[in-house]
Amino acid sequence: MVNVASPELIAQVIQQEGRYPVRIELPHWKEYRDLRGQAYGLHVDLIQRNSNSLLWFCSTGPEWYRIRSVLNPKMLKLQEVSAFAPIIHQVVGDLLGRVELLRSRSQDQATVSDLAAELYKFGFEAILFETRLGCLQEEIPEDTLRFITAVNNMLTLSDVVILLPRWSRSILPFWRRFVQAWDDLYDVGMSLQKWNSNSTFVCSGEPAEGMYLTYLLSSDKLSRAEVYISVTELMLGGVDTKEKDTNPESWQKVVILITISDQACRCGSSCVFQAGAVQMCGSRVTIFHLCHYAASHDEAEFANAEEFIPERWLNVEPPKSHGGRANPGFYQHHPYSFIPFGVGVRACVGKRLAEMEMHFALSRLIQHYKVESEDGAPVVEPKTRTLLIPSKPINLRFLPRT
Ligand code: HEM
Repeated sequence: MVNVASPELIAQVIQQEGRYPVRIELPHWKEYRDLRGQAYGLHVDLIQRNSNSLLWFCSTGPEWYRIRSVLNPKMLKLQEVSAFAPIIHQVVGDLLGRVELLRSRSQDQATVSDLAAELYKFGFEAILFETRLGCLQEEIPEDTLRFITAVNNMLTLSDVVILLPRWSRSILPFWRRFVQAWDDLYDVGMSLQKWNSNSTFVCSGEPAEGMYLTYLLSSDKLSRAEVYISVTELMLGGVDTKEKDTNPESWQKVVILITISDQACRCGSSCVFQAGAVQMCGSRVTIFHLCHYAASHDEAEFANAEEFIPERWLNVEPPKSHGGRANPGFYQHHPYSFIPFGVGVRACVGKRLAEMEMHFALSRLIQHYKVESEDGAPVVEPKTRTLLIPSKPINLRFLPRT
């Protein structure tokens, strides 16, 4: 495994990915899907060894591409995604209502505890309505909570299960719990999809087009099983990433990808191995671990990287307090030093939706409230739970703007 933490090298790795970029195998996810006879979907890459165990290859590149090519037009085209705006706007309205309720119930009438937990719910509701599996008027708290608990459990256990030998499964409880978490995810996903698999359904007496799900179901490129797993995966993506909003600097997912080292070694004098002085030419497969968190906290790229300076993203002159004219490169950074959604054909399929959700939620929250951390709030470090998450609950005070 090669940890790649400089933006130049990250760019080199990504730029040689080719038509079917491969991500690290999730053998335990795949094993669950085999156990239950489910389709693989986008997340599970099937990496196989040939008989002499030396050459690995991804046999599912075209399969992955087939699913992506059905999802992409609805998920990544700006014009299509903007159709979700009114729905997101309404779900953000619910989020604001929830924040108001929680703060008014708190001891100091201002604090919302564990904001990440609330953003999980927001993320889940948003993706439900985007796929039109829910009606805004209908409350589905039980399913929401069951799904969110299952996401938490599945991702936490995922880190454990992969390290344990198979023989331990009947003795230790982890594999059973992991399977249970996936069962819950799939159950909730399936029950919502079955409930709404007709092309029209009724929201508060009004028939509504089952926009996204109908689109997927009517596509002859995907089997019913692939539609179910794809929507469940989108729901999973919609929930497990929203916690990134809770820190102004944003938590980032670590991107892991696999590439064949031979290919990289032959790529010329500036190949990632030589440039990084990593001698890996003897081995056939290299796992490149793109250290996005490290790259995006690198002082060489971002002056005062640990500070929350939102203006750094604007194309304006930096304030004197942050370097001013004395440091004209302040806002310049390498394009690959901040890639929270990944880059290229395998980049996050939900990025446009996520950006719109974050944009709407943040702008409306900030219009209504001044947001402060609690007095004596601890420093919150990132922690790995398949993705990076905050190590402690983040409690924030929401003070109404007058
Ligand atoms: C702040 C929010 C989000 C962040 C930072 C994020 C980040 C990422 C990253 C880094 C990847 C891997 C890209 C790569 O391997 O090159 C990814 C993949 C993916 N994301 Fe997101 N994501 C977010 C929200 C979402 C949402 C809302 C959805 C669903 C609507 C979603 C669905 C997916 C799926 C299905 C993949 C796998 C794509 C594939 O392998 O083809 N994500 N995401």
